[in-house]
Amino acid sequence: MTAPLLKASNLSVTVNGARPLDCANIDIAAGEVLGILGPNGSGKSTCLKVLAGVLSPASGTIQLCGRDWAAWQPLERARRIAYLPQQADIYWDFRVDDLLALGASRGQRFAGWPFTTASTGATDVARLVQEFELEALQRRRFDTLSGGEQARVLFASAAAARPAILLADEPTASLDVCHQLALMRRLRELASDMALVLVLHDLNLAARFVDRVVLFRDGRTVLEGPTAAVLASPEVDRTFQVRFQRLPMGEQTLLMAE
Ligand SMILES: Nc1ncnc2c1ncn2[C@@H]1O[C@H](COP(=O)(O)OP(=O)(O)OP(=O)(O)O)[C@@H](O)[C@H]1O
Repeated sequence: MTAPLLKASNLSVTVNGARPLDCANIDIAAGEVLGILGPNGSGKSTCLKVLAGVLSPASGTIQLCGRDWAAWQPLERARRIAYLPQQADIYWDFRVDDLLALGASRGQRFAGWPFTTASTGATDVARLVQEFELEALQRRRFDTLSGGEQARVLFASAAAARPAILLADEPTASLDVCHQLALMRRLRELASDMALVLVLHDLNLAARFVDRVVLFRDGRTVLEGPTAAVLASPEVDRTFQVRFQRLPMGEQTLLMAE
């Protein structure tokens, strides 16, 4: 089995007297798409913030590429991990192509990054525009875009850095069904050279596109394993406090809440 790129054990977080994360375990291997599922308030975003280095855990250990978290310079860690939060505010007057160039420039400092110019060139941005199907938006100011358009641009900007690990918190939340599918297909392609950790609420998108799932409840990881096995478990019904019907559909099983 491939050694994990990132391995977090027994993570706990305390904020303002609350304990949003209480003994969470998560590991991610190269080339893997990992889904984090769980009800509202179960600690998914908090876990992602810890893995992104935005929050410090009160206890627990994290290893990145086999090295202890504390042994990494924060900047070196940040260059390997891109984080797309649930809500991202852009306060400056950026255009879409500026944001793509910014995202790509983060990755240029990596050894092995395919861009070789000192700054991101127009060709590189053009390639990103094409890759993420942003032709219609590329010269628009970010603050004039719709919520779903903004989400697509922010995702492309995070992925443009070609990090070793991309953490994305509900990347499909504001997308219509067509763009949800396009994004998930793109994510699968990106997994050929990066690991992806996605917080998702749509269990059927997880069933279709995610390799492995970690199920959160009350700040803890209650179940982990291959997606089909986790979604087949009655623990999912207990966790969401819903009874699911499981309907075979081709090679997949769809979950429908009763
Ligand atoms: N800074 C904070 N102060 C107090 N409570 C917090 C803080 N941050 C998070 N919490 C609480 O911790 C719990 C977990 O929050 P978190 O955002 O991780 O949940 P989540 O699983 O991502 O939820 P959702 O699906 O609604 O996005 C919630 O009950 C939240 O209210």
